[in-house]
Amino acid sequence: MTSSENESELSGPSGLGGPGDPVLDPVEDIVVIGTGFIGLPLALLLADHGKRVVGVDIDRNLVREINDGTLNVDEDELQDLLTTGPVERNLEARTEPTDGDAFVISVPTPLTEPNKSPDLSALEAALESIQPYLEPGDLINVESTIPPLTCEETIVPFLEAAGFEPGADVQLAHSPERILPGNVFDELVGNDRVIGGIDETSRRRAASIYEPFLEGEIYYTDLLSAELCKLMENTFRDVNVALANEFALIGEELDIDMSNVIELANRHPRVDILQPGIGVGGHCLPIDPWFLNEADPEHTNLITSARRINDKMPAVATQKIRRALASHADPTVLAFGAAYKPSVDDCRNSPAMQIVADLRDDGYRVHHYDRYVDELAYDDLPSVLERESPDVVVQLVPHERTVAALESERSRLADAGVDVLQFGVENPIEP
Ligand SMILES: NC(=O)c1ccc[n+]([C@@H]2O[C@H](COP(=O)([O-])OP(=O)(O)OC[C@H]3O[C@@H](n4cnc5c(N)ncnc54)[C@H](O)[C@@H]3O)[C@@H](O)[C@H]2O)c1
Ligand SMILES: CC(=O)N[C@@H]1[C@@H](OP(=O)(O)OP(=O)(O)OC[C@H]2O[C@@H](n3ccc(=O)[nH]c3=O)[C@H](O)[C@@H]2O)O[C@H](CO)[C@@H](O)[C@@H]1O
Repeated sequence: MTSSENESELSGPSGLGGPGDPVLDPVEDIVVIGTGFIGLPLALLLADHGKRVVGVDIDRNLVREINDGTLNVDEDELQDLLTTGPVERNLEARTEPTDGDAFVISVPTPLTEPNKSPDLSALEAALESIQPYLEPGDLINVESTIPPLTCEETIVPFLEAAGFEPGADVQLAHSPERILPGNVFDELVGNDRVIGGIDETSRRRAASIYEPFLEGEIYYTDLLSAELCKLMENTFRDVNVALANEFALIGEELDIDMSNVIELANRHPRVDILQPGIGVGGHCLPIDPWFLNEADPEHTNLITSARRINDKMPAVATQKIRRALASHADPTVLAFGAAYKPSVDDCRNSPAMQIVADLRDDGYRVHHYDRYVDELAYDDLPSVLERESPDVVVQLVPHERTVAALESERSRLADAGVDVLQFGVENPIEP
């Protein structure tokens, strides 16, 4: 936004209406629909700050875990929050919605495969589920990442069909979540927040959800700009990773290790090349750029090329591993790393998982471990080496402790004739 008219909107909220103003009363009873990776941290923070929160999820086990205070989460701060007095008093988890001042929607918005179209079925189901509880004066605030025009073309018509006039009697906002997996708590509190609204009241009331804990600034805009903003952030990241990966592929052709060259290029004051790796995984980057492609197939050539480059990187890594395995007869492979990046337990769209699956499809015997992933966890790396006696060790995800443990075994492995191949991108926020 560069116009002075828009710049005036780029400021923190200037306060809510007075106590007698029913429209601008801050929200106190908040219903969070979808208490997964995104919804739960918000629900916990709000409850900790004295809001009455109902977390709704169709996953009964998750609902039970939240109510029992026995969650299995990777973020220490959030685990700690779950059992604080205010959270125990103010947060209740349920499988069905209930009445509230505000409904925050944080359900999945994946792609349908193989055509890469947005799948809004969970969003639509969430809207259906809150309809019986919606009353004039309530706010719907969508945190899920959504394709451009979803508010205008899906949510507004839904509300109208339910007998509401969005903006006039039910408020509608979109405040996309931007937290970085692995650093959820700090980013939820510290990141700036973009709030798009159908009108000023919707924006201000949505802001009142975050104000109790937010240390970042709030920037107000319209619904479409908020939708696009989130998609452009992740597309920017994805395209930049693809550029780094393409540089790495050029390096292979020219037989030179590009990491040193990238480091040198980054000495330029206006160059900041990211790290090449085994591909781009996770719940967001492999998905969100396709939402832009769906909205405008004609003008997303760079974006879709980048996606395809990143998608082929696991196969490139697999090919390198195959070459190393070719010098061993009937090799045993020990692979460390399954998560989509260091410091997290999330294996969604994980390049490491794809590599292991492809090697197993080839017929290789692959033992797979990841210290963060429950079903693949191990106690200590030397005992795993002892137990599996591999011919080749492949580090697919550089979790800091895995890298350190492998380093201290390096000379012993070399003496035993074990090849060690290391892949993956370090995480700058690794604790
Ligand atoms: N994971 C991330 O890093 C991240 C970051 C920013 C934004 N987002 C976006 O946030 C949204 C949620 O992602 P997530 O990672 O929290 O997903 P998630 O799968 O971890 O959590 C979503 C939860 O919603 C529940 N759910 C599904 N349908 C429901 C319904 N109709 N009613 C109630 N609950 C329902 C699921 O059971 C699940 O527990 C997505 O749009 C995603 O793109 C994710
Ligand atoms: C714009 C932005 O920052 N958005 C973040 C992003 O979070 P993320 O965890 O998905 O992002 P990354 O850490 O970038 O990892 C993604 C994959 O890219 C690989 N990678 C990374 C850097 C690199 O130099 N080379 C690489 O190869 C890495 O290994 C991994 O597989 O989306 C969330 C959801 O919307 C956002 O909320 C969150 O703000």
